[in-house]
Amino acid sequence: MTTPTPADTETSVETATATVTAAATATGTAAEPALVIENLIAGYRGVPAIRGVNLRVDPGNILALLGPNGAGKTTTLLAAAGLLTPLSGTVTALGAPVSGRVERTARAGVSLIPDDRGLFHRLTVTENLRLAGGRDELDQALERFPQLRPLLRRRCGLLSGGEQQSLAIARTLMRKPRVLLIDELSMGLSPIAIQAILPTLRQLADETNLAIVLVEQHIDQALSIADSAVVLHHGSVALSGPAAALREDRQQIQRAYFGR
Ligand SMILES: Nc1ncnc2c1ncn2[C@@H]1O[C@H](COP(=O)(O)OP(=O)(O)OP(=O)(O)O)[C@@H](O)[C@H]1O
Repeated sequence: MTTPTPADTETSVETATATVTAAATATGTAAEPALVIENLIAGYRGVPAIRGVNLRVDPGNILALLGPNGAGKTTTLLAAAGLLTPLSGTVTALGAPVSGRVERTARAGVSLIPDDRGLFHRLTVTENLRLAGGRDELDQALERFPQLRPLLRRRCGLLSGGEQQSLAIARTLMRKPRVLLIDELSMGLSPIAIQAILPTLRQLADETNLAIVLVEQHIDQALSIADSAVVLHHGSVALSGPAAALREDRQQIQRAYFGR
């Protein structure tokens, strides 16, 4: 099968551009974007896994990054986090270029929660949290995630999937990121556990101006809290637009998932 190019696969809900400008477009504000990805080509050992990806997330906004298995969602996040050097194109986070320099990118305020959550299973909840900051940061994290309080002495490996995901988010927030990249938030979680975590992300975006890119397989749940969405297919943007419009048109999303 011929690999589709961005030009022949890309459609958009309301505009003819692949660039999603969630709040800035809706409100007419001109806030500096938190994350801008332009014409990104990235992959492994020189072979592109994503081609011509464009997206933009403003402070306080959530972008749902959707698409079938192997579409290139994780690859996009890795490039945004500075873990993968682009083959071409640009990634700009908080006004500065990101190019394979993960520590500098993290210090600048971009944090990635990987799909395995990156926790230390033999350490307790407190020990996991203390790796990310001091007492003050820990207290603030527990204010946001009070469900962790009774679990502080428990080994992380003994937590439920939902508790582990809360811990992963709480620990990451202790580093005070301004851009949060979350890969497969719902991996291994029950629908109820997902429903419990999603409103917290919306609150975080609204209350702290955090920009979030959320890779999710649960389309409806992701769109329920997102401002905008991008659907990848075979490494290219197949569909992009405001989440509200995409919520109304599930058929368009289904077509994008099948690359039509
Ligand atoms: N380390 C790697 N080396 C070589 N190819 C890779 C590597 N990681 C991913 N790929 C390939 O890159 C493509 C995109 O993978 P990616 O993990 O970004 O997709 P995804 O949308 O996150 O998929 P999933 O939903 O299954 O996690 C796939 O074809 C995959 O096989």
